[in-house]
Amino acid sequence: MKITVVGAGAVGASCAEYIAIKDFASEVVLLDIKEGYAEGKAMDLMQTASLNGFDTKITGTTGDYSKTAGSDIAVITSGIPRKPGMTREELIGINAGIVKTVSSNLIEHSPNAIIIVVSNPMDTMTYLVHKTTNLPKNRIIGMGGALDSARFKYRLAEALGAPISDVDGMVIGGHSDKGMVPLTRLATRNSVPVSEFISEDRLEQVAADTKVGGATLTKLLGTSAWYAPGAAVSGLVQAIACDQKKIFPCSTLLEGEYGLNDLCIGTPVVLGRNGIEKIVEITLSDEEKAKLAESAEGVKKTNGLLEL
Ligand SMILES: NC(=O)C1=CN([C@@H]2O[C@H](COP(=O)(O)OP(=O)(O)OC[C@H]3O[C@@H](n4cnc5c(N)ncnc54)[C@H](O)[C@@H]3O)[C@@H](O)[C@H]2O)C=CC1
Ligand SMILES: O=C([O-])CC(=O)C(=O)O
Repeated sequence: MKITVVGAGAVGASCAEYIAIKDFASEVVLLDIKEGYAEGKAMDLMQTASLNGFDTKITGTTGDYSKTAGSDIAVITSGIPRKPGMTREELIGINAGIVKTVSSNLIEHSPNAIIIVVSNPMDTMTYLVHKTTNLPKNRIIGMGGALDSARFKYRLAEALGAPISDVDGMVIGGHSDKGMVPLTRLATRNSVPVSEFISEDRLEQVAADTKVGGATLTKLLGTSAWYAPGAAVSGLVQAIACDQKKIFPCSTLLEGEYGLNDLCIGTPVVLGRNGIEKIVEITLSDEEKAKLAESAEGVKKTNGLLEL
């Protein structure tokens, strides 16, 4: 299993590290445009192999896509991250051009690859890859919901005073400060609805904190987060590589599902060796449906800024 990660920055390197530590891939290629950067990150990571006990071979290249040839999965993390006070949507001007070029180069050398889009604004970048490549929709996956759900579980565990392993929950909708839809109604502690343990007001606070999870970290760090994003991408990559058939919320092209069309937005999907093997349509309450529709409007507005 060969995996390419484009962008050897904070998220790309973290993602490569988690993939290697989980030890399910034979090869990870890091590619960046900054001279020597990907080679350096790859060498540094390889020097953790004997310490962390993995056999995945990590190599780096400065812009040479021939080194990525024959990749089974390719992750796009190239592009600029936001600074405190910015929205993800403000990154579109620079990142759209980068994502378009990178996806085209990737496909030229790895025509069968499954593409995972991470660069922000992620839902719109995922849509851009759909619009500018001829790949079938199961092979273009946007990563956002897996990360947002991990943050939701962190906040739920905090509110419940429970271990995170006891908590389950999912965030659907757009990967944006306003557009995320944390499904508090369906969140559970060891299969018991969380509303049995905490008040509606506290749950609303959990949802609000989840939605600004990325902005909160950006304010603290001066740039956006990388550990949880890298771990979330590695989870998606592993589900595909190991044909796990796990459900993750991912940004996917909708064609009527949830009453939505012609956009990529986060919904639960089954991930396996063919990428998105099924879009799972769960029954939403009227309130959740309205929130998802509003989120979709926001994503469409950002999509409208693309020069297609
Ligand atoms: N979807 C999600 O949940 C998340 C998305 N992100 C997004 O991921 C992106 C990367 O974030 P970081 O890794 O923190 O940024 P970073 O600045 O640390 O790394 C980005 C890397 O991309 C490289 N790059 C730029 N143009 C390139 C090109 N044309 N080809 C190859 N490499 C190129 C840069 O040289 C840099 O090393 C940002 O757009 C950020 O907003 C970050 C976290 C979570
Ligand atoms: O907040 C950001 O800009 C980066 C990101 O998407 C996240 O960490 O959720």
